Amino acid sequence: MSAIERLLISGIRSFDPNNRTVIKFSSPLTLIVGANGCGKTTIIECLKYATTGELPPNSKGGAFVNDPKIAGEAEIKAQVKLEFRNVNGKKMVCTRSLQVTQKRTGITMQTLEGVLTIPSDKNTGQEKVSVSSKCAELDLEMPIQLGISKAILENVIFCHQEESNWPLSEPLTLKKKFDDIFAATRYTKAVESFKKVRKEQAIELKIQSNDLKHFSENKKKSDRIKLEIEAASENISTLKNSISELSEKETTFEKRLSLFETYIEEFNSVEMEYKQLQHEKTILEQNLEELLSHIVIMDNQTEELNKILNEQENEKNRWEEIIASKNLKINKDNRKIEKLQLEISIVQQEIGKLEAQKAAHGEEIIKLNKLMKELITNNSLTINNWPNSLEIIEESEISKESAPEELCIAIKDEVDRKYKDYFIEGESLKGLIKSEEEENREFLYEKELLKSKTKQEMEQTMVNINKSTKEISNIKKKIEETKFSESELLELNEKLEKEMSSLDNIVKEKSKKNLNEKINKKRKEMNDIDYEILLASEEAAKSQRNSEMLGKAEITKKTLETKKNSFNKIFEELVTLSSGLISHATPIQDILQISAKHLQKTKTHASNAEKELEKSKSFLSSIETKTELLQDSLSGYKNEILEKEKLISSLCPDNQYESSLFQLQQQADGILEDLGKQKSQVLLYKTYITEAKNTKSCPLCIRGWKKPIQMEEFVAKLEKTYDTAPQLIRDAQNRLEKAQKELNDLRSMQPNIERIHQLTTNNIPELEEKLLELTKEKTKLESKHGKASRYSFLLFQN
Ligand SMILES: Nc1ncnc2c1ncn2[C@@H]1O[C@H](COP(=O)(O)OP(=O)(O)OP(=O)(O)O)[C@@H](O)[C@H]1O
Repeated sequence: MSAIERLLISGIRSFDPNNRTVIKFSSPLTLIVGANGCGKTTIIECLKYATTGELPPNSKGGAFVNDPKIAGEAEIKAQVKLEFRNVNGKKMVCTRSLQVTQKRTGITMQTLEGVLTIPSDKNTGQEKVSVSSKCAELDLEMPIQLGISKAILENVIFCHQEESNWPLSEPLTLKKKFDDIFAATRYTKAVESFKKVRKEQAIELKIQSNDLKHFSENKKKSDRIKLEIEAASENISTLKNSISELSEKETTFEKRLSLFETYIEEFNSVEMEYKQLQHEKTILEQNLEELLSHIVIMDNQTEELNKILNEQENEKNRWEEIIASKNLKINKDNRKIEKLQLEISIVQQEIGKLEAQKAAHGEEIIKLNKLMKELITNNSLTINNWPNSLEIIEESEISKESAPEELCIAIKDEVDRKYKDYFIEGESLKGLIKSEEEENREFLYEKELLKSKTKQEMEQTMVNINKSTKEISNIKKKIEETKFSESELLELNEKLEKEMSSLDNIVKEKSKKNLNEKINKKRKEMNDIDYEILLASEEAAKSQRNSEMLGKAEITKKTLETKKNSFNKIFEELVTLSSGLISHATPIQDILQISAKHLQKTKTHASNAEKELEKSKSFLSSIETKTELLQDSLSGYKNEILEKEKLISSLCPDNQYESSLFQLQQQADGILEDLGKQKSQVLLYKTYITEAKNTKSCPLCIRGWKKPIQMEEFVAKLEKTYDTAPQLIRDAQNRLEKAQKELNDLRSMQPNIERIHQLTTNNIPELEEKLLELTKEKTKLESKHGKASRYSFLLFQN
């Protein structure tokens, strides 16, 4: 239990700041007795201040410290020092220091320090320890060390006498005090936080229990899998063992099998040999039987037998000759067969070519159908008797067939009709433009006439002015020279006045001369602008010709508008000036009225012309589309030619297809001839060798040799040639095969050559012709556009 031991007070209220008053508290009870105002309450307040840090009510402005005014000091330092034992019985010292300063405006107070220390103890050897040196910490620390809450210290133990009636106050204040004393809010908060934590823990528990559930399931699963793995590994090891056993068995079986196979092969070969021998045996038996059947035991004389032998020899020779001739015939037939085979291959190539042409024709049909479809849709053609012409064309497109010929003719007629209509329209438009040009020319001519007339009148006026000036000078001379009577003088005066007034008029006329100059200047400007307008209109016409440069035309149109405005302005100025000059001569209003009428008329023509222009523009765009399509086809054809030429040049580098083909054919023919010769030579050599050996004479000249070695040399020579002949034949056959392969490869290019020929002689020229026609048509239309634009522009300008 905690206990207060000593209290030191210095400079608090009535306590002297220069002395330190120490109050020692006795146990179990200390009574403070004294007169009123001696300072009992101050001691309690000091205790309260030391333990809680709270100042008495209404003393925060410095009333708690000794008044500096009373002390006659500017500054007073006060201290409260409390020595006590904490709940553990440990001695502790709490020191709090204050300072008040007397200023002009009033007293200010400030806290100097607040320290809680454990004092040194010689008995225990305890050194001085500072527990806390901050006031806020000290305020919290003191109730803890004393083991009494701040509320009890404030409201119960060191309760101020002015506040000691709180148990009798309002229930709300009372509750507040009790809540403070018993720290109820803290418990409520604690309960709330417990609830919150409980809730969170419950959620966490739920999550953890769920996890646990999953973990236990997973654990079961993993145990099961482990068991399965163990069983599987056992199985694997058993299977491995059985596999190794089986592989051992397999090798043994394989060895036995290979042994059996060799046995079977041997058996088969022996069987084959046996069968062959059986077959040979039967053939030999048959031959023997045949020979035996043919053997006739002859009982003729030797001469007769010799004769028969000779006859037989002759017969044999005849047969050999026949055989040789037959062989030659066979060779010839073989060559014929080869030629026929070549012809067959040519025919096959022709078929291929025709098929390629058929495919190309099919493509052409598709393109034609497409063109017809575009023609109908783009130009909104209506074909008589073919209301569903588009569907028919679409169907034929799908089936890759050409549209019915009657429909094609109908479309062509319709296109021709449209073309004629356009042509007639163009012609009428031309006529219209011509007539309008003539009208314009007449209008300009009239204007020129008017201009020259005005000029003449002006010249006449000038002459009159000169004449009048001369007359004035003459009259002046006469006045100076002659003396007049009064009446004459009066007359002359009147005359003079008249002349003076006419002189004034003349002067006015002269000022008009300046106007003339201005008019001329304006006219010049007008002419310049006219020229500029002409240039710009030409530019606009050019721009209109090119549909891609419509933007430029728009800009030029704007420029023209500006020019037109300035032209109109100048024209108005001219009219104003002219009206002053030639008001008596030309009715300008009439001219303007005529011009307005003319303008209205020409505007109507212009709108018509613009409509026509729009129509022909759409036609022009369809022509452009056609042109693009045709150009695409043309470039497609050209690419095809390039590809095919590339293929041909890979086989025929000099691109001389016909001559290369001819040379290769000749080469193949030559090899074939050599081969035939070699084959027949082989047969002949064989015959010669046999004959030479049999007859011991040359088979060609039928002469015998003087020495047998000569015959042997001859036979050896023939045999050598005979032996090398098969190799030569094989070589020739290889060469022939190679040549024939090259020939066939080159012949396979024939369809390509034909296609190139067809493209260069028919398709491309046709397309180019069509393109030329379209270009001409386009140019015509463009020039028509240009004229129409120029015409409309001129109308607009007017
Ligand atoms: N700021 C101050 N400076 C100097 N003296 C002061 C100051 N404030 C109060 N005093 C004096 O301190 C005394 C107040 O003392 P305190 O009220 O503690 O006396 P008390 O013994 O409790 O009186 P009572 O028995 O009437 O309650 C008064 O004499 C008062 O004049």
